[in-house]
Amino acid sequence: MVDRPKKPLALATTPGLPPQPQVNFTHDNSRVTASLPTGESIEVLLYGATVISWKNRFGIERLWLSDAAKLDGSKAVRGGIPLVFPVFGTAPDHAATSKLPQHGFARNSRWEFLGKSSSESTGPSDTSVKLDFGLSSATLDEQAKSLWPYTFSIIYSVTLTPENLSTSIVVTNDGEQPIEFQVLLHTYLRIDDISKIQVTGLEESEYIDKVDAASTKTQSGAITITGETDRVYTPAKGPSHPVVVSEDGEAVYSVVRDNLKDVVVWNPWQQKAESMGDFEPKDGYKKMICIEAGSVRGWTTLDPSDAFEGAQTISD
Ligand SMILES: O=P(O)(O)OC[C@H]1O[C@@H](O)[C@H](O)[C@@H](O)[C@@H]1O
Repeated sequence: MVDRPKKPLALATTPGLPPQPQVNFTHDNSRVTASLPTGESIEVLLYGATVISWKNRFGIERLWLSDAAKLDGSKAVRGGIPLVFPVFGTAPDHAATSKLPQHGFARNSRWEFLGKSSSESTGPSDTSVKLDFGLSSATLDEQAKSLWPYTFSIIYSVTLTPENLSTSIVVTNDGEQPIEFQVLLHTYLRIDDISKIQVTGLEESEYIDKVDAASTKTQSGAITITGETDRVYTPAKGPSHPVVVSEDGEAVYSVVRDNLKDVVVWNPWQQKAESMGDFEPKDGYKKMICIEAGSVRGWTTLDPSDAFEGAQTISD
């Protein structure tokens, strides 16, 4: 049993004004952090708008982050929640994205911090905070722009409440030609022991097995991980039906999607972890599972002036 933090739940008060929710917040040139009066916290790098930490009220980290992850903008972050956009993997046959690097440019771009908003309904025990980040064709670096010359803007919002973490993306086509894209919230969940994990909520769902010649299969029963796993599920049940990660029979995470039709389940296992220079410790694959909500089978078409919104909410 972990002790609750011994933090006083102090409220900022100004005579005549109702108490304000107290969110601790920092913002510098490279990252934004926020913590709630109840103790939960998040940390987001401007590089990739990558959420690199989500701690619960006991200070326990919920996301897996490699010890060798580059946090200096030299490489996409190995861990946390990298954002995959506008292509999942590589797409040599899709003219519009064929020149882009694996998983697109969003995770390798520097995002702007647009601001924070906090709210509470009944008191400090339900204070939440939302951090907004922006990337657009106006702020994208020249190299990415030359590979993907569309006019677009994205707002990515990271919302922390005492109960959960939500990340949502709104992509707007500001140009005059349709945009085709894929998007994925590549969440690395921290677990204790991969051999005790079961993933439910994807029963009877069709999936593409990327480690078996991209063959199409149907999931029977709960998913267990016993080797390299790289699957793109199209869940048989709707997005609000949670995908649940249980450890030793106890539910540890529940992921609910909004307008994101696919779920990737990924664990590199031993050999692939060995081959990744930024994956440390090498047996770290036992401590993580990626449950990635997205829209990656086929392409989402966005007509001029249209916007696409997709989100996930992870409860622990
Ligand atoms: O090494 P990267 O580019 O971060 O990708 C990690 C993994 O990301 C997953 O989403 C893909 O399904 C895998 O095929 C891929 O290996």
